Amino acid sequence: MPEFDFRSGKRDSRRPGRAKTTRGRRPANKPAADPRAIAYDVTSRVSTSDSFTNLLLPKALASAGMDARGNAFATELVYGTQRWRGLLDAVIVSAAKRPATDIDDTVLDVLRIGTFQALFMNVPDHAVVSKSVDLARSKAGARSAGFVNAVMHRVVARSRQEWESIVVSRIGKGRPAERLGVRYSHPAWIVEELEKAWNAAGYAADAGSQDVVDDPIGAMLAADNEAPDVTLVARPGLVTRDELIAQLPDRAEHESGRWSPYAVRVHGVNPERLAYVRAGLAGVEDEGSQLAALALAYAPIEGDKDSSWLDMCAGPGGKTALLGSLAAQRHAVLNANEPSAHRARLVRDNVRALPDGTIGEVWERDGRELGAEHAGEFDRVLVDAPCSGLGSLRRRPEARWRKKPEDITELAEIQRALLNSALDATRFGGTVAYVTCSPALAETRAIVDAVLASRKDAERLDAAAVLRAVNPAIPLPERPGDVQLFEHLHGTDQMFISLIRKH
Ligand SMILES: C[S@@+](CC[C@H](N)C(=O)[O-])C[C@H]1O[C@@H](n2cnc3c(N)ncnc32)[C@H](O)[C@@H]1O
Repeated sequence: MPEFDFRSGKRDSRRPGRAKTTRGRRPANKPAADPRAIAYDVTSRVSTSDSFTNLLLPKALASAGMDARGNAFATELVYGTQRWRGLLDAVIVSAAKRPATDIDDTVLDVLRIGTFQALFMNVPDHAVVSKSVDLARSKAGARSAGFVNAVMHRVVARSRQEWESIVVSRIGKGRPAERLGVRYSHPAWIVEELEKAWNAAGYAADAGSQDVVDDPIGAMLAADNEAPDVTLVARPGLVTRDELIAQLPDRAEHESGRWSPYAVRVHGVNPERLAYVRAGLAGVEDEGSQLAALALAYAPIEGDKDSSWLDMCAGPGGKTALLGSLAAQRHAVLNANEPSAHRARLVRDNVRALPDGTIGEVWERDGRELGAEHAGEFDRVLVDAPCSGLGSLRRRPEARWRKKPEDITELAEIQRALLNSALDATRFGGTVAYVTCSPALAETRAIVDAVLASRKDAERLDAAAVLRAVNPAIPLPERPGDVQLFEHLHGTDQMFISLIRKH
């Protein structure tokens, strides 16, 4: 069976018999899978159910048995179509001259996949149109073909830049969040939340690259549309960064992390294949998460005792493992807590390589109860609170379309209660780190402000100064206090880090 040529959309008869699967040869009697059809199937399931792209796609690719090019094409198509759905839909509505709600769901997904190829991928126009029509016929029936043909012909007639200006100019100048939302494919309410977080974060007007300085919100939204690097952590005392780098495959591109002394950024490497990762001496961990763990480990505490640490919301245990390796170097014991049994198992697995005695207990409790039960016991406590996850949209391409404004307020009560419980569990002079993977003010600063206003035994520390001491090159706010990391400034997930001392 000839191999599939995704650029022309035809079987390539010049290369017979080269259709290898990633796990071996495709059976001779099985036709080559069409990456567009795979992309459609995954996109449509993600659109119509709660499924996640990163779980569905690998399974779909494994059963399709395409070659590496087919897999790469389908992957780019699926992730790109999810990320850029907002802009794609605006273009489709304009080209179809009817609202998206008047277009059948199946046809809309076919048009999204076609429009992404037309505007973002190097696929010839004729292939985009004809393959979209074929896909429409096979998924939505012959009657949809004429409509898809007409819409796709209009879409390919203009460049992405032309379409961007057309669809943005249709939104009034008085609605800037909506205009940015269409241009960068984000819901307008998320644009507003991110903008408020940036304005409150306290960075100097000249922080970052020229792109960031000229247009911080545009740069921030654009960063959400980029696939993140894979970042590894070489857990201190277990393996060095050089040893980890030496284990990377010969041609693997890599660089030392920008901010954390334990980070290595890698490209084209499957971390699960690295022996140090399999053995738990290293792990996959974004640099923002590494900095959150380091902020707690290096926060000032009063008094000599520094032997008892707690990770209150630990699952799946990435920060637990880094904190644990730092605790081991100081002969401190780290207890962890995670109420979900499955995630608690992941915590135990993540810390398996730490020296005996480093991890005290892994409790499966509601963290809100630990403050009363372990009052004044711990020197350092991490609250990596459950949150909306608005700070890691780049990792889950469908997430921005599923989230709702109430997601950033509905956890406020539990976030406040967890922080209060953590402070109760901390000894006088000890320090709590309140961390979220969201920059939304309602679940970051507002939580810390509310808790500090409600008790007399806690004060905000200068988290920026602590991180400056970890690495003076980290861009940090000009004013003392909490640190909000940003993808477009730091290349990390958008972690919020506040340090609070009990006194
Ligand atoms: C942001 S995640 C923590 C990520 C983790 N620290 C890491 O780095 O791998 C938040 C965790 O809080 C847990 N959680 C939810 N409600 C909780 C509660 N009442 N008490 C303690 N943990 C809770 C969730 O199950 C989830 O695993």
